[in-house]
Amino acid sequence: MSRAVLSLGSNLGDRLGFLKSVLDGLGPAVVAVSSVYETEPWGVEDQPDFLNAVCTVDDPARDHWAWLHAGQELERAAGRVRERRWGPRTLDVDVVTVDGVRSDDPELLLPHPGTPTRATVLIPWLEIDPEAELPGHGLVRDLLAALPAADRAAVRRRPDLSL
Ligand SMILES: Nc1ncnc2c1ncn2[C@@H]1O[C@H](COP(=O)(O)OP(=O)(O)OP(=O)(O)O)[C@@H](O)[C@H]1O
Ligand SMILES: Nc1nc2c(c(=O)[nH]1)N=C(CO)CN2
Repeated sequence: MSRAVLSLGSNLGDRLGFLKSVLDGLGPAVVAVSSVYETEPWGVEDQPDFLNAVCTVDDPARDHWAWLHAGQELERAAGRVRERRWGPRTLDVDVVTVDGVRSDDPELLLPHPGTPTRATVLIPWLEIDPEAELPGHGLVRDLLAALPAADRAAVRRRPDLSL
């Protein structure tokens, strides 16, 4: 069994459509999907707001590399081009965790090192798994509680949108 947590983001073009393309592409592997969140950009702040969501996926035939490659293939299909780090993109698929796998390969860092400080990942993940734990970092709810209130306030659920 290989269960992964994926973080999805889009801030260019048909944002909701690009997020949906991930769920369509992964099909029966999708186990749970969060609400859609409208989020203020972090990193590079001079860019449009993102839509973010998190999903969990499960497929005995896929290992952690296969989840990375599946995400990259979906990014390509969304017309993503290599741009500046943390800049705008049609679709970003990050592999947050895969079971308890730890990796320091720069092509696939696990758990994804940005996770502990990103409310854009922690809030949707907590929604679909209230007991979630980030390997090596503790409970997601505790990580989220440790973030500045402004980071949490910058992540707003969009009840009018769904995946
Ligand atoms: N856990 C991971 N999930 C997705 N990509 C990863 C992961 N670890 C390393 N990478 C590598 O990161 C590169 C893609 O980086 P990308 O341009 O998406 O970074 P970014 O989204 O701007 O920043 P960040 O990685 O901090 O979210 C790819 O080469 C990919 O191999
Ligand atoms: N709100 C928000 N900001 C970002 C995001 C993202 O997914 N959401 N992704 C980035 C590049 O990985 C850079 N900044």
